[in-house]
Amino acid sequence: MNEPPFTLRIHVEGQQDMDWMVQPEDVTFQRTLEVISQLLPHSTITAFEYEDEDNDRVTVRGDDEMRNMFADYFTELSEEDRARGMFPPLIIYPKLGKSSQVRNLLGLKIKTSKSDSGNEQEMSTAPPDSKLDSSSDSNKSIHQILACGSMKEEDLQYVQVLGSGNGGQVYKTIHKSTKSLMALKVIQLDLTPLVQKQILSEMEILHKCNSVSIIAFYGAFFNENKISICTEYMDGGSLDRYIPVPENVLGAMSAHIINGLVYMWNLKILHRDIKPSNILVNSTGQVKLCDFGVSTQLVKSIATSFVGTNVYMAPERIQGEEYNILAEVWSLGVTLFEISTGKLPFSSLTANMTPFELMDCIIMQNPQSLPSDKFSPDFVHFVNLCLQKNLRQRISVDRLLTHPFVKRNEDGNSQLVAEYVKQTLSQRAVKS
Ligand SMILES: Nc1ncnc2c1ncn2[C@@H]1O[C@H](COP(=O)(O)OP(=O)(O)OP(=O)(O)O)[C@@H](O)[C@H]1O
Repeated sequence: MNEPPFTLRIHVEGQQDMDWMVQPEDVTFQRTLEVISQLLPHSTITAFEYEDEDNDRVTVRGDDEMRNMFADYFTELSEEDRARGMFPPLIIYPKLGKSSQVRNLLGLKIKTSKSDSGNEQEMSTAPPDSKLDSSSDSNKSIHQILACGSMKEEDLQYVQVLGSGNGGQVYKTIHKSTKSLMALKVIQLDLTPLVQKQILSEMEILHKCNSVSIIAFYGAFFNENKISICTEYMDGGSLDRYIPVPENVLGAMSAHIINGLVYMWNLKILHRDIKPSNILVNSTGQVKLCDFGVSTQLVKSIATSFVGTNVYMAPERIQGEEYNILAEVWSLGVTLFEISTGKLPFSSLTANMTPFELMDCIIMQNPQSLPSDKFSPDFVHFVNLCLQKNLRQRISVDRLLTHPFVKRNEDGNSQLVAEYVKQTLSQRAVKS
């Protein structure tokens, strides 16, 4: 079939949807049931349903029916969405099998245990732990806290400053009751309570993002004139501190970066600030994107306080055109160029340029290619395609996923990344 990856959205009545990025030709019916069982650990699931073009429910009980479901999905996609590489989530509805548990009319299990209030649904409203490779107890308890929506300053103990950026500081913290490490970004912003509320509500969507390539979001709160955003902690920090990264390692990292971006693009969420400092790594070889600009209001509030064109912005964005995925592809190209060479792809760029000169440089200049004597032809070609000023020539999401540089690295070799991160961290420790 060779169709691009897209999101399967698992919908269970009364629970938060779980999004799962799948590659249609790789995912099996059995694997899908396993993922569903993470959401419904106490139920026996043997089938699920989806809605066809007439909104009739069609049951899927095996691999053949699953292939038909994918075929239906791709047939129904509009040409426009396909051309833009936008794939809306395909919603599936697990069919709950019968068990000895007491059930209500909706087929949901009813608590019958001691602490029971009588008619409470047993299914938790906590966001599902869909980090497919992380089912630790600490993760579960973190999600339970989130379900209460009660992340507060007093829950966290500050350990150290991890870094600071435009307008904020990031701290390593310990979540007291679960003893989990978390990162807390604190930004000072003078906003009305109404705007604060709007920001928090816009950030809610992050609870629905479940991808191993996206930093987990644990919650956000305002305290006086500061917003605190609590996320997963990554012990390797951000990629700007690793520059230059050898091509083989960066190739493996790119698989995770692209996976994260495509996951969010499929949810119609744009990052808006792709750059090395927004890509985090850890010593288990995971690579994750952070700082998605999901809250328009927050992006606006930060932008009015800390103005700036940054060197990763696409020329068309600087010129005020509509911001879209292709602008993100450009930023990805600048990011990969910088991480691999330690330089930016604009020859006349200097550190002391005014914002106007910087804008002029990005708009007027043709970006350089990676040196062909230092990097593989595939990598040079891929970055060149990301850095096409002409939007028609810039690589589309479809072509991006099938490009030889991406294909060659698609397993994301976590072991290689882990070794590299650990080695770099220990070299840093020796130096300091
Ligand atoms: N979840 C995290 N885990 C570990 N380190 C982090 C985490 N989030 C951020 N950091 C570290 O904190 C630094 C500062 O992050 P911050 O997002 O404030 O700024 P930035 O991305 O460098 O710049 P800007 O504010 O322009 O986006 C990062 O460069 C990174 O090294």
